[in-house]
Amino acid sequence: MRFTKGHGTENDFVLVPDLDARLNLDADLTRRLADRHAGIGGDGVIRVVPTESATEEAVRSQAGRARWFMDYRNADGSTAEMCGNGTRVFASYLRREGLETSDEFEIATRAGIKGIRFEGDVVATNMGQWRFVDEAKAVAEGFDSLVLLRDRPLSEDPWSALSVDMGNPHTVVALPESVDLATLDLFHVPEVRPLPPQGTNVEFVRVMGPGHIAMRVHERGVGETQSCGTGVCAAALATSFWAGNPEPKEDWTVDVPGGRLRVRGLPNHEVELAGPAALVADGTIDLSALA
Ligand SMILES: N[C@@H](CCC[C@H](N)C(=O)O)C(=O)O
Repeated sequence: MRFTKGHGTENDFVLVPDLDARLNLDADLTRRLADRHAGIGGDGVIRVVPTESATEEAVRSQAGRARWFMDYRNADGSTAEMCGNGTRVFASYLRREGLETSDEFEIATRAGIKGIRFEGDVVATNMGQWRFVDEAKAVAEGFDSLVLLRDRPLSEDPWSALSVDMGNPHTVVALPESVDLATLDLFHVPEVRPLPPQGTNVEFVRVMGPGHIAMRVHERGVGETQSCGTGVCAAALATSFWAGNPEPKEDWTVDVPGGRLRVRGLPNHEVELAGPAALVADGTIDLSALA
């Protein structure tokens, strides 16, 4: 089986082309491909498949606008609705392979159509509409949940957090001034109260200056990653909201361990994510050796 390895700000993926929709990418195969010791290794696996061949009807219905479906799986084998960094890597693969030829096109995801625009080396994705999960609570209190890290003393207060729906779930923590972002131990899954039924990705944010934040993330189904595109958008939107701008008009710069991304508020409650994408290796996998 052919594969391509790529990353967006070091959020890394194994891409597997499945142009005739014959591959059974189940949870077990996904885990083996993503395994960093016995497989290729990645935060996730992306199957490149014609939208019209998707098994989910909600995805197939996007086929009139988007030729290709980004079938995204987390390293633990679970499916995810969306992957922001994945959209740039997926789009770069489609262009390199001649599967899309223009600078602007649309792709299908489990969270709906996403618009892609190439600006030289930068790829911008219209991530579509976002929302606070509990809008009323967000407006009234600014926060709707609590987050605890296992290594922090029980005597400490949990941190307040805000849930943002980017098509996939996010919980954004505004770190208190006294806490150093670099010292957080994100090895264990953060405890989120109440835990959303579908789980959540958790972002820890430090304000660096006007329109500029730094962030670390613990991804659902993966663990700590070097970057998370949907998480970067959620973090910028929550921080902008806390700063009194619920509909951000300015650009946000977001630093993650793997690099830097740009978030731009768009009309109609939509948001754009822009940054680099790299395809770093191509190869062939012997599936019987993986088993
Ligand atoms: N890294 C991605 C998000 C991948 C999915 C996530 N782990 C989830 O389960 O929702 C990004 O760049 O957005």
